Amino acid sequence: MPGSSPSADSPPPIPERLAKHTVRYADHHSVNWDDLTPMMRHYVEMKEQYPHALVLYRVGDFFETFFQDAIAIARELELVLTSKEAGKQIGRVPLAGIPHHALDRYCTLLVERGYAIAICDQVEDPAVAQGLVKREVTRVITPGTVIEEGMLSASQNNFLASVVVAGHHWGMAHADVSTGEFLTTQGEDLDQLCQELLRLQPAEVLFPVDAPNLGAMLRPGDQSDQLPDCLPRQFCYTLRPQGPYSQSEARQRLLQRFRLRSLEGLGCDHLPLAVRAAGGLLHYVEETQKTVQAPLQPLCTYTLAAYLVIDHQTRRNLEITQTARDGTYNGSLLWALDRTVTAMGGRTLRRWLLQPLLDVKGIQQRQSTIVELLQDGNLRQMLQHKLKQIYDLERLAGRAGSGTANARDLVALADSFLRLPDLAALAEKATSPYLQALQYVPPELEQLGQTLRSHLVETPPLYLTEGHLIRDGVNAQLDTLRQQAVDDQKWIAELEPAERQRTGISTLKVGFNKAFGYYISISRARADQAPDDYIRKQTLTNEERYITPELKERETRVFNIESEINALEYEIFNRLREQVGEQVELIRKVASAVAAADVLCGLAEVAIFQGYCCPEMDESRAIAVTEGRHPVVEQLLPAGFFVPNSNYMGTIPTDRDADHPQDLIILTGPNASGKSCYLRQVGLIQLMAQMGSFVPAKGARLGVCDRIFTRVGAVDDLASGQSTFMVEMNETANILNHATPRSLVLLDEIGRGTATFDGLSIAWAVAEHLAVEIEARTIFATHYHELNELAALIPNVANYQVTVKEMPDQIIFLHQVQPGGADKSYGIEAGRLAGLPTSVIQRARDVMREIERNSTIAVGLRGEAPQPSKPRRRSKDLAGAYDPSEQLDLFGRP
Ligand SMILES: Nc1ncnc2c1ncn2[C@@H]1O[C@H](COP(=O)(O)OP(=O)(O)OP(=O)(O)O)[C@@H](O)[C@H]1O
Repeated sequence: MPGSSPSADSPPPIPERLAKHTVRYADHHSVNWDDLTPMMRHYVEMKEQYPHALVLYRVGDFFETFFQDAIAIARELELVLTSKEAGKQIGRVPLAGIPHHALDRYCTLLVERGYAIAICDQVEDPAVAQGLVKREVTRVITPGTVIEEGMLSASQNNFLASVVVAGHHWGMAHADVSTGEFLTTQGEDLDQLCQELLRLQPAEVLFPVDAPNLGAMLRPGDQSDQLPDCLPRQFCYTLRPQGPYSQSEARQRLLQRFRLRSLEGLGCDHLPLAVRAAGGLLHYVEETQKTVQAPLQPLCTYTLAAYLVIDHQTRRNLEITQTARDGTYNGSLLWALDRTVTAMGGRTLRRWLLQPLLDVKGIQQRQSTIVELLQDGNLRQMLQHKLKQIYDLERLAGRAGSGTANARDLVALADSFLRLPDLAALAEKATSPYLQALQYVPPELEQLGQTLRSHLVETPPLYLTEGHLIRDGVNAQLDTLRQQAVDDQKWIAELEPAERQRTGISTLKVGFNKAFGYYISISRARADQAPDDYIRKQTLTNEERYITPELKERETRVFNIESEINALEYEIFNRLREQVGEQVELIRKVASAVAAADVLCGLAEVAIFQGYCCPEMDESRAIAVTEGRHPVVEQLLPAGFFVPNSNYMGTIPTDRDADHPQDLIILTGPNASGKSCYLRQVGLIQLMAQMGSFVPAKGARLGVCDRIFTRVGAVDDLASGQSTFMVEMNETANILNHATPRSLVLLDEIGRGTATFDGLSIAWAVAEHLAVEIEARTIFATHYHELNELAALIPNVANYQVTVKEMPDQIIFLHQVQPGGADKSYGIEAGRLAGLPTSVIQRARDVMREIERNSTIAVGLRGEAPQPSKPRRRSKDLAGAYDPSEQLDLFGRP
């Protein structure tokens, strides 16, 4: 819980001189509020309103914080913990402060660590304030509601999720406050909810609970019995009150926000849990954004059934956005495919990769755009050149809409708007859908671009209240004020020579200091020559300083005009920002067209340079890839080193004369021969095809899959206390329970984590179930060569092996996948090459010979198994054609 629990858990090292009051005042409840100074009292009142946030309180040029928050911040940010007088009766209390200009930097660190921060800023000018300067909480920054540029990663969305659970049913909304995306969905399986959260990787998840702990924030890994078990604990959870999540309140809030009479148009009218989750999210955004209301796009309802399901395991195993080994971007599929040139394109590519399509038409629309960009390389390059010059429209628009954009943001928007017609002109003759979307440039945006450009200077300063934002000639009043300022400054600049001439004192000077402003200085020796209209202001050892009424009048005017100019410029800027804010929706529409075009240009570029082909997509069960390659490994190896391999599932291989399509492939081969690589390659090609990309292959015909499952390797899940084998079994159970004939299942080494016979038996039964009961397209990589027997028994099972060449001293890995089962395991050979002592190797060979001689399982491997009693049948109804119990004969049952 930010603001309270971290400070209470482990107190930071405290300087001795502070120890006394830090301990005594480690909580704002420990003081009598009546004894506090007015400012401190206001602070604790604010703290009471935001007990779960760190309250940063503006004092002069600093944001200060006291009591427990000071201790927490000093510890988290490694700041000096000091103290401040809080009242006569109280004495000093803990204080930590951060300079106001470094607010973003420090908030980023605090937000990353899962804290919420309430910014209590001055809301009146301290110069004109009477008594205590008025302060209010202007914004609550939480991990999921950040919009500040410096706190966000450009290539990734920052999602805020909101969840409701009712029995096994759930609703989940998510929004990226910085880009305005706002979506909701609901489902009936809590595992799906977990998977969807894992896909989105939200920065913060809202969950409604009953008291106590309302408003508390659980940081990643924190346990709470108020959260249901199905919610993954690696996220930051904020516990919310139930009220805004009630059906009526949530519905009303959505209707009001989007000015609607019914939710029908949003597509969620009949989805009560989706509505509740979205209403709860909206309430939170409104509550935290306060004065900076970030514009959200109209709520969009989506269904998980519209996308290829890739669960968390599979995302990790296929290394889609990061590598499994060390979580880095380099070496992931995203890394191999990302040639985007805009931040929006980068985020869109990531989303497409995590949500491939099921709709063949949708896939083909993306493909046809890539085809056009491939055929016209010039067009692609020119588009990419222009796209590079488009800034992050989505987030800039968001900041303009929330009133937090600075002048540089608006200049970036103007530049981008004015480049849109160039993009449109390039795409003018395009025929593919995603390029056609670039052809229309809304005139409102062009006009807005012109206005911004004609009003704002080319490189405005970062701060908005210090002038130098607006061009000359934009506003007559501003021009007059500026002219006056110039005249006055000129008059002052010319004063020195003029007065020297008038007085005849050649050493007379005009100077300036903060205390007196402008003055005329004459050496004391010549002071008696000062004219009568000089008014003496200060006497120093060697000089006398004077002012004149006119000098003071000019000086006052210079200062007043400057602040008048600054205020007027700020006002003009605000009007411009509002104009941009009014077009947020339109800007975001254009942004999404630009982002998609950027992704597709990038995919076309990869397709050209890596020699990809356009897969033929349909609704069939065929997965037929000719000479496919692993998209990442091939880029990591020197050119030409990767050995392409074909695969045929749900269909009959082109080079074979068979009368039944093969669904399940038993893949054998020595260690490090390339089994895992092949397995992943098949999954990645399918995934790339369904996200609309070309694929690394010579040719491909792919039926759309509903899910891709993987079970690859095994890592002890120490955190959940599960053994390698249990993790493996859980994952396998999940696959068997959810796979369908339209799924692609990739299994690497099932049953290795237990005794050989147990393992083999489980592997056999799993393979049998997948091939016969489910008929899922499956690749089953294994070191149990006994599984090759299945191909003789079940018509839709086929054996493939990754080949090696045996030399006297070494094994050469050919990395070629060919029909047939490996008849030999090279484990002992691998041990020898790894340097196991010769005696151990020899002994291992003896033991293996013994086992093979005596084991009835090994009989199958040597091809001496009794033949199945029933002849092999080929039938559409595989379950009827094959009786698994008969196969026990294989293992020597009488
Ligand atoms: N088709 C290929 N062309 C070239 N190199 C390949 C190919 N397939 C795999 N390799 C290389 O071989 C290495 C080992 O591959 P992989 O990990 O897939 O082997 P494996 O058979 O799964 O091994 P193990 O059974 O020990 O898990 C990879 O790191 C890769 O560099």
